[in-house]
Amino acid sequence: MSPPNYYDSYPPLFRPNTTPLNGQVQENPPTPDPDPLPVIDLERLAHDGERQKLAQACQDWGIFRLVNHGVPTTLLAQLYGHAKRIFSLGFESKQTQICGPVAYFWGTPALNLAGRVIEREEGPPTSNVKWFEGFNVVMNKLLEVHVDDPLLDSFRLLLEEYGRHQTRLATTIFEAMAKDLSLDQEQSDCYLCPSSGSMRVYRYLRCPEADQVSWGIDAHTDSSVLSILNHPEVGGFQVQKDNEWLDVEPVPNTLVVILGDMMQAMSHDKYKSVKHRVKANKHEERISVGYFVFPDENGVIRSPKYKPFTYADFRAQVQQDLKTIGYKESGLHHFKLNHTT
Ligand SMILES: O=C(O)CCC(=O)C(=O)O
Ligand SMILES: [Fe+2]
Repeated sequence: MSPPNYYDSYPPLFRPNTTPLNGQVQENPPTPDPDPLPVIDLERLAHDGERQKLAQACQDWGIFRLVNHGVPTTLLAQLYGHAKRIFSLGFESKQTQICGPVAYFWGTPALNLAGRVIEREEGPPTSNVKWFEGFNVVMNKLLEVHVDDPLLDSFRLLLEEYGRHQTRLATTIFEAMAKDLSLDQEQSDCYLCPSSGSMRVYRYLRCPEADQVSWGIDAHTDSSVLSILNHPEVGGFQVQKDNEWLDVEPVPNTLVVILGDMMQAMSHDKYKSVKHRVKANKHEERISVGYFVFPDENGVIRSPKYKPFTYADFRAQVQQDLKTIGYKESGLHHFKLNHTT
């Protein structure tokens, strides 16, 4: 199943000239200190005290750890086991065999709705390539297809099951936020659209130039309402807090919930869409799974801080930025009232 040379599974641009490591890790980095991220207990979210904690975390941090989330550890183990096996297939097979609702991509996180890379107007990037590959997963299409390859087909079913848990979590967390923000039912229904959910499974590749390249993924905010990240083994994820970057280390049995740009706009800037990034790593590969949920495409987001806009308007703007300037930090400034540029 694995290619004969371990690095044949890497996109050719990222293959080292040196002897392959055959999957072995060279050195272990030192064990980091625990970080101060707020922790929210999903099972207690019906209680006022926990909801207040959640509201505070959304205002002060825009990110928190989630415990007692109810995603079975066996499901996570199977999902990661399958992801590792599929990532270790030869690069060419990944490019040709993985398509449909699970699409293969590498080198850039800038993808369109169908999971295809958004090319810059001036042509494909040469110097700004990111050291990762991944699968973009359109969740509501996962059950419509059958894949002949048994490994890919069981990966599809695991993603579907994992995705259902993520939808449950996002809906429960959003309900608690909506209560804190006094959103009415009509707003809540259009501000969180569970069928918009998508997932990304990333493998950050060993990067021999990690000292110079630095970022597996550049600093950005997510366009989503909520994103839920699982990175069980290898650190490298950082968030910005009070203009400083903090390491967010993997903690067993926890998920990391990130507030996106849409959540910030819906909360009239009371909540924060948090900036985050991933460091490149010389020694270890890092696998992560992100789930992203968005508002209804055409529902209007209204706030005294912003011009009325739909998520479709926002996405078009972000895609335009990606084509012209090549990156997205946050697209919200385009819609902000009293915006002068
Ligand atoms: O892989 C990660 O840990 C983060 C990925 C991320 O920030 C994103 O896909 O927006
Ligand atoms: Fe992100």
